[in-house]
Amino acid sequence: MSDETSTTLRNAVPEAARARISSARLADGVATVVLDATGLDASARTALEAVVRAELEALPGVRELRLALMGSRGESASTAPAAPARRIVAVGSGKGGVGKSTLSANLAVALARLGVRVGLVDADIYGPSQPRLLGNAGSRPEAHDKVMFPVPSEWGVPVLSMGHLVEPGRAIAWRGPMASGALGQLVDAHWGDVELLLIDLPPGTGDVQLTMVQKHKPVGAVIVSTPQDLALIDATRAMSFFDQAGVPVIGMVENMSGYVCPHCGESSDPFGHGGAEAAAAEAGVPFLGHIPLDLKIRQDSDAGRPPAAGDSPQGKAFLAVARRLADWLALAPATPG
Ligand SMILES: Nc1ncnc2c1ncn2[C@@H]1O[C@H](COP(=O)(O)OP(=O)(O)OP(=O)(O)O)[C@@H](O)[C@H]1O
Repeated sequence: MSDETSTTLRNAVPEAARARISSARLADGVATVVLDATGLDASARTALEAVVRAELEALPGVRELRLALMGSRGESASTAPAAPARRIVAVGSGKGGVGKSTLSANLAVALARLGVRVGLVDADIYGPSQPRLLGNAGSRPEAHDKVMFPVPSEWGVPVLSMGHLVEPGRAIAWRGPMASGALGQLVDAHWGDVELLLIDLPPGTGDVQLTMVQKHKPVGAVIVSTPQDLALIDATRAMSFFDQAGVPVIGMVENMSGYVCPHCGESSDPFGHGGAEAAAAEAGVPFLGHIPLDLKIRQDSDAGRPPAAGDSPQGKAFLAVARRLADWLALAPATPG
C-alpha cells in the first residue's frame, strides 16, 4: 500500500466523512476502508456509509469496495446495536461426502442471482472446499484489528474459509474448542451489507455444529442427503439435532438423485431415488428439491465454476432449491446480526 493511494481514497470523499476514515488502502482494484463511527446514531451511520460508498465506488481504479464501520470501543458495526438484520442459515448433513459443500456453494450463487446479498462461511474447518468450488483458492482475506474481510468471488458471493488461511493440502489438527473459535472469526467478520450468511457445516453433529447453533443462532437449517438408506438415517439424526437445539429445519434436499447417462440418455438410480423426499414427509419437514447425480456437476465444481451460475439443467436444479429457500426466508423472522 502506498500513502498515495490512501490519499486518493481520502480525497475522494467529502471533508466531514474524510475525518471519519481511520484507514484506507487500495490494492489490485480492491479498496479497503475503515470508518470510525464513534458517537453516531443508526441513521448517521447509514448516511456516512452511503456517502463514502457512493464516492468510492465511482472512483476510477476501484473495482470493489470493502467498507467497515467501527464503533466507540473498536467494536465492529456488526456487533453494535445499530447493526443491520443479518440472518444465518446452516447447511448440514448427517454424513460426509453427500454433496453438502457443493449444495452450499451453488445455493449461494443461485441466491445471489435472485438478488439476495448473500455471503458464505465454510465451517468445514478440517476439510475446507469452498475456495476451490468458488474458484478463489489463491486469495487471502485482509484483516483490520484482527477482524477479517471476506474474500470476493467471481459469482457475487463473498466467502471466508479456513482454506483461505492455510496452505492447500495441509492438515488442520485442532481440538474442538479451537475449531469452534475459528468458526467465530469467520462468522464475525466484516460482512458489510450481506443480509444472509450461509454456513457450510462439517458433517455430523460435533463441537463446531454445537457452537454454530448455540452461539450464532441460525434462523434455520437445510439438510442434504443422498437417497440411500444409510445416508438417510444420518440425515434424520441431523434433523433431530437441529430440532433439539430449537433451530427449524427449513427442508431437505436430495442430492445425487437419478443419473442420466450422458451417452445413451437412459436414466438410472445408483443411490436410489425419492428416499430423501419420503424421509422429509415422514419427519414432517418440507422437501426442497432433487439435484441429479451428474458428471458435469463434479467437473464444473472441481474447476471452480458453480453450475448454478449458468442455465444448464443442472444449474436450474440448484436455482429451484434456492427459490424455495428464498421463499421460506421471506416468511422467517429476522434476527439481529
Ligand atoms: N449432484 C452431484 N453430481 C455429481 N457429483 C457430485 C454431486 N454432488 C456432489 N458431487 C461430488 O461429490 C463429491 C463430494 O461432494 P461435497 O464435497 O460437496 O460433499 P460434502 O458432503 O461437502 O463432503 P464432506 O463432508 O467431505 O465435506 C465432490 O467430488 C463433488 O463434486
